[in-house]
Amino acid sequence: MASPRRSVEGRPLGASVSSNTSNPGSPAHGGGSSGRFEFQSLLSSRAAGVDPTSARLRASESPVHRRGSFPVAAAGSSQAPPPSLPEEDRMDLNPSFLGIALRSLLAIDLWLSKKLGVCAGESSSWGSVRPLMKLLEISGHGITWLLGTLYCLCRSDSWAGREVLMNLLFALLLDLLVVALIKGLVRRPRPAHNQMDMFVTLSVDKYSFPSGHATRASLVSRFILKHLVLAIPLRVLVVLWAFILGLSRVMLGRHNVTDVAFGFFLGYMQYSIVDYCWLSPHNAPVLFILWNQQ
Ligand SMILES: CC(C)=CCC/C(C)=C/CC/C(C)=C/CC/C(C)=C/COP(=O)(O)O
Repeated sequence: MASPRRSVEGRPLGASVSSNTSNPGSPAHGGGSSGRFEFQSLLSSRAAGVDPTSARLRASESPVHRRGSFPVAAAGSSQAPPPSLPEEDRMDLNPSFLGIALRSLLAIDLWLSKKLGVCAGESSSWGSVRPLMKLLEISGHGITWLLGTLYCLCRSDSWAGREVLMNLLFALLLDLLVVALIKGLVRRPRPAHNQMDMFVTLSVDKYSFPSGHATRASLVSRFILKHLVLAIPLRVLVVLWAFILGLSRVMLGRHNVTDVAFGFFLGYMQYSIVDYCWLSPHNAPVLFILWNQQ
C-alpha cells in the first residue's frame, strides 16, 4: 500500500520500532511471525551489547505484540479501551493463516520425504533395494513410454488401435510439455539427499516439482484403464504400479512427497484434457492420413 503503515498511536511504524527493525525481513516490516521478531530483536541487541531485558521490552512494544495485548503504557491504566487499528493495518499485522499452514505443510513435507528416502544412496538403510527402484524408474520414464507407443503405432494394423495409440502419444507429449513448463516456473530444487544419477533427463529435470514420473503414472494408468479391456487383476496391477512408482520417487530421494502428490493430481487432470480433445479421423483427418502413408 502506498500510505505509510501506522502504529496504534498513529505514528509511522518506523518511529516506534526503529531500534529493532534494521532487518527489512523482520515482521515489523511485514516479513514473519511474532516469535521470530522477538528472537531477532534479542539477537541483534545482544550483538550490539544492549541489555536483553530492555530489548525484550522494546520488542513487546512491537505492533505484533500489541495485537493481542495492548502496549505497555496502556496496560497499567484503567482508561477507555484502545482505539482499534484501521482495517488495512490489522490485515497487515496479523500473520496470515494460509502462510502458516503452507509453511507447516512444507516442513512436514521435507521431514516426511527425508524419512521416506530410504533408498537415496547405496549406504542408505534400504540401499539394497535401490536397483529395483531404478528399474521402476525406467518403467515410468518418458523415453520408455514414447518409444513403446511409437513402436506399437508402427505395428498396429487396425484403425481403432491406431487412434488410441495416437492419443496416447499426444498425451505423453502434452505431459512432457506441461511438466517442463511447471518445473521451469516453480524451480523447486530436488531434495538434498538425491543423487542425480537418472537415466536421460531434460535440463528442467534438475527441478523436482512436480514429479514427471508421477504425472505419467497417473495419466497413463487412467488412459489404460479407460481404453484397454483388462481383467480385474490386471487393472489392480496397473493402479499398484502407478502408486509404487510414485512412492519409489520419494524412496529414491528424487522427490518430496508433495511433488509426487501434485504429480498424481496433474496427471489425472491431464487425462481429462486428452479425453476432451480426443483425436479421431473425424476431427484430425490429416494426422491419420499422414500416418497411414508412412
Ligand atoms: C520420441 C518423440 C516423439 C519425441 C521426443 C520428445 C522428447 C523431448 C522426449 C524427451 C523424453 C525425456 C528425456 C523425458 C525425461 C523424463 C524424466 C527423466 C522426467 C523426470 O521425472 P521426475 O519424476 O524425476 O520428475
